[in-house]
Amino acid sequence: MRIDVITLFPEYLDPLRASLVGRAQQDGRFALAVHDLRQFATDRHRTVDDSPYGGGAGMVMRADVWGRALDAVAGPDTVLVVPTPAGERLDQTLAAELAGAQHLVFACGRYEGIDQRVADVAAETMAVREISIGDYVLAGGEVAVLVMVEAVARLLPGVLGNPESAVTDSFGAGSPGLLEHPQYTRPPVYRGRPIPAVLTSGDHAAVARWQRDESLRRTARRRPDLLAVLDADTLDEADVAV
Ligand SMILES: COc1cccc(COC(=O)c2cn[nH]c2)c1
Repeated sequence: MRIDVITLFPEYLDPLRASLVGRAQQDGRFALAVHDLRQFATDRHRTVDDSPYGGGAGMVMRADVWGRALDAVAGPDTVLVVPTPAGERLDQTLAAELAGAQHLVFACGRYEGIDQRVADVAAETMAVREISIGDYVLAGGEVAVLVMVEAVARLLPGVLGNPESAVTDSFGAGSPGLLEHPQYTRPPVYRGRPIPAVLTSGDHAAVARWQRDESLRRTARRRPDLLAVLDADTLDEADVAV
């Protein structure tokens, strides 16, 4: 997979050179290139934005500048991802879909956004996904790109030390719609608190039942909206009153 990011602040993407994502690049799991949008501005002042038609506060990023940037970076096999509060919601399913792409180009919007004709023209030749990472407004798309690249990269073959965790995580493929149960490790007692006895009972069936019950209990308490989509027999399997 190749990932290109176009941004006014290339240094914002430096964290992608660290840790799991950085190592995945070094291991050749994917290639990452970051491009400065301003290099595609042609006037003397390197203008990338202008006032919005229809009035309103703030500035909008110019289509002609973005058009030149995408001409240079994107092609017919590209999935163009535009992080925006107005996008479809990112979830683990969408992350997995993006992880299957050959080429992702992330367009980092700033100000009030990008002239809509950029996405409309791009959609004539490539897949375009306007994606939100949550219902709040950031100053620009860069942080959302860090989130999406990490969510995608950890799903690429060979990136996770333990591929199993991509399945058992909250929202992982293995337990759609349930939050992950609480986790414990040594020391056995921490500030007077032991761990749940079942976890050292050696009774694997009891452990599995405890884990599922804790997942259901936690989901019911924190994300009742997720329970609504669980089918009846999943709930029936539980030993807890949900
Ligand atoms: C492209 O247009 C805009 C306009 C305004 C801000 C941004 C940056 O993205 C976000 O703020 C965001 C993404 N998911 N949740 C919030 C992009």
